[in-house]
Amino acid sequence: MNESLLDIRDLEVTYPIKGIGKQPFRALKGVSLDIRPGETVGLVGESGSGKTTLGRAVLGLAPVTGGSIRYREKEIGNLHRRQRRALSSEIQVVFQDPYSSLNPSLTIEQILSEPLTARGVDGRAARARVRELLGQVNLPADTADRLPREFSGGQRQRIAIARALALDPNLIVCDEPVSALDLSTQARVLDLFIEIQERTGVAYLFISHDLAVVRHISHRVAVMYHGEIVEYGDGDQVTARPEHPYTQRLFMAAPVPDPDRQEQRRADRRRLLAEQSAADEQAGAGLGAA
Ligand SMILES: Nc1ncnc2c1ncn2[C@@H]1O[C@H](COP(=O)(O)OP(=O)(O)OP(=O)(O)O)[C@@H](O)[C@H]1O
Repeated sequence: MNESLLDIRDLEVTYPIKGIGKQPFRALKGVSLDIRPGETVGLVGESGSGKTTLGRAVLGLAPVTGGSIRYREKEIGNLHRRQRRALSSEIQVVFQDPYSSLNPSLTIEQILSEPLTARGVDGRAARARVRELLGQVNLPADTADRLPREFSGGQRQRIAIARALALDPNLIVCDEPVSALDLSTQARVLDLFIEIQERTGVAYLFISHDLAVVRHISHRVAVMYHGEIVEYGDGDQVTARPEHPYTQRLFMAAPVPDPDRQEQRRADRRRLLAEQSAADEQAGAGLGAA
């Protein structure tokens, strides 16, 4: 059973450009892409190709001018603010810059409990959940009493991931979440994303300009070029045997870190996804019989 969690069809985003005689800018031109539950779709492409715009459209932050974005079969492309807020427990985001994404004047406890208390979780349950979230991102419980400035970039990104996980979302838009980190920290944070996915079944739309990162984490890869998706498919297929000339150029120069380990990882994740689909199918059959 490969039902989509997110189904984007013929999406258009056009930015209005201020100034007399200025033409609006068509940043996305008929983009189609789907994400299944528990899957990572990597989105690559050069600077300005429209990756962030696509992520922002999914988050309700870009002017959708055509096409559709369906989440669990419900249109979410142009929701009102209140309807959009209701979706925040389902779709979350981790941004690139761990230095500006956390409010510097709040403790980590306050940052992580904010989304919980906004949903009516009482103080005691929120405190317990904060400890649980810190454990999930491998940070000690005493992290809760401290301020963001006391943490490194990698630790701040773990805190941002914990905040995204607070409401148990089904999908996280990750916009270049490791590109501000040094290489060894990148690897640890990427592994954390994978571990969390295996444990919770969350799906990622994982935006990155870094092909090695996208290869490492994605089940499927979409390649953007001038506001269009020029190639989309199985991660191994797209990265090892790209068909579009732009993708071939893009991938030609990129290094492949430890391919055996990569392959093992992908095989493990494919198996997990297959098991999960089989379990879902069984649950569906059970419901049908009830
Ligand atoms: N608010 C805006 N108003 C007008 N044009 C915009 C706006 N935001 C983005 N653009 C334009 O849309 C195009 C796509 O931008 P976007 O940020 O989505 O690309 P990207 O692939 O994420 O690039 P990068 O990797 O550099 O972040 C660019 O030409 C950009 O200048």
